[in-house]
Amino acid sequence: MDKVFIEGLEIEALIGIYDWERRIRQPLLFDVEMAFDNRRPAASDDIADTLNYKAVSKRLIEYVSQSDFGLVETLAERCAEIVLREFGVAHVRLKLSKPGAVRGARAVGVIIERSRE
Ligand SMILES: Nc1nc2c(c(=O)[nH]1)N=C([C@H](O)[C@@H](O)CO)CN2
Repeated sequence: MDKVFIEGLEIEALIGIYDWERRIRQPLLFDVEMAFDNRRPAASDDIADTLNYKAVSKRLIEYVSQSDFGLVETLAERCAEIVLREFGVAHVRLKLSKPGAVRGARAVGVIIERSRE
């Protein structure tokens, strides 16, 4: 299956389980791979036939910016649900990275894969 992807989408959010994390905003990085048959937009050359990565990015920015979860697992799950439900995607792989959260690691986080039921 073809894919449409978003790589390195940086969004600041209130996220974390510690008291000091509840008082600041931290940068998060999103890598999103979405299953989509790209043959139709390739044939029509029409943006209306695409899975529009700009529209998905804007929606994730809107949602993540106002979120305030403790765990990255929770936020990743909600974001995957948005992609599946609101954009009609059948399968999504989402990597949520929290850069600098652990000293010595470039980033930590989760990778999830979800399919529409
Ligand atoms: N699996 C997880 N482990 C940890 C998380 C998390 O969201 N999922 N969060 C933290 C803290 O908030 C951490 O990011 C602060 O440095 C620790 N472990």
